[in-house]
Amino acid sequence: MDQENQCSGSCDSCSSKESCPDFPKPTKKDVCKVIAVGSGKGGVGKSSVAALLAVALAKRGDSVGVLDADITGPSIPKLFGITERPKGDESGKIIPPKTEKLGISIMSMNLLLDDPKAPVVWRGPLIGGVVKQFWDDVEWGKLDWLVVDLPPGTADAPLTVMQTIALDGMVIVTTPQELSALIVGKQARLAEMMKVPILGIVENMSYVKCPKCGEILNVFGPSHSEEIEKAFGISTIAKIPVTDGFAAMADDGTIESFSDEAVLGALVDGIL
Ligand SMILES: Nc1ncnc2c1ncn2[C@@H]1O[C@H](COP(=O)(O)OP(=O)(O)OP(=O)(O)O)[C@@H](O)[C@H]1O
Repeated sequence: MDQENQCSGSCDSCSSKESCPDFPKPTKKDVCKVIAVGSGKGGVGKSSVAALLAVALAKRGDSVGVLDADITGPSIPKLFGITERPKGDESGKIIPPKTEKLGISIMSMNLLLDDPKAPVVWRGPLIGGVVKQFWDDVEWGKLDWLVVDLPPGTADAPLTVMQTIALDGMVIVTTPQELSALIVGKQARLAEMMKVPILGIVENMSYVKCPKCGEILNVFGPSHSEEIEKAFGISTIAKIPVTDGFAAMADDGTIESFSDEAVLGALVDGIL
């Protein structure tokens, strides 16, 4: 429906207010900024970048939470090595577990499943319901930042999340071979439709640095970041190299040990 053309100006009586970008979403007085991390396509490292952004912010002493809104493909708990189930308090609120090292609060569908390896085969409305619960019913406490790991793509699932949570900004993750104008353009259009400011692009797996001679190898092709900046006015926040030991860190749940301070610093600077 073309909401803009049919808008009577009265939200109270409107049956499509929940999906309308102009309808104010609930804000949380205790959560200062909510930043979404999205990607036009799966497998580009979106969850890894969301986790690194949370690590970078927590390392500067900020209080941080991660809401894993990738309901059907949740990978945030694994990256942080969290298996503990969230607890409930006496008022019925859900208390998210915190990471051991930096005390980052984590909420994910994977922490609620009896079998975390079982697939979640849900459609939009159910996914929307869970995300709403993660937003409304989780006692996040006082947070400087809530990082939201969006579902990949530009279809129903990320749209549902963006309709449910009041986002202050979005970071787009891509890789050199995925960084086509088409994919970034779609993501930019989605953010624009939902009136969410785009903070910038993170080009993941951008290059490989030879550990012996330091030569930079563009194994996934040349960067397209300048082209994207010209076409859409979206700047590149950080270029993250293919990092030796990254998969092991993700498998062991030790992403908090990521120590490339240049990358962490660039991620923080990009959203401040
Ligand atoms: N910079 C990097 N260097 C090396 N490996 C990486 C890097 N970034 C991500 N990876 C690896 O790439 C794989 C995909 O990463 P990740 O799960 O974060 O992607 P995703 O975009 O969130 O995927 P999905 O769309 O399935 O949720 C993982 O095995 C991860 O460890």
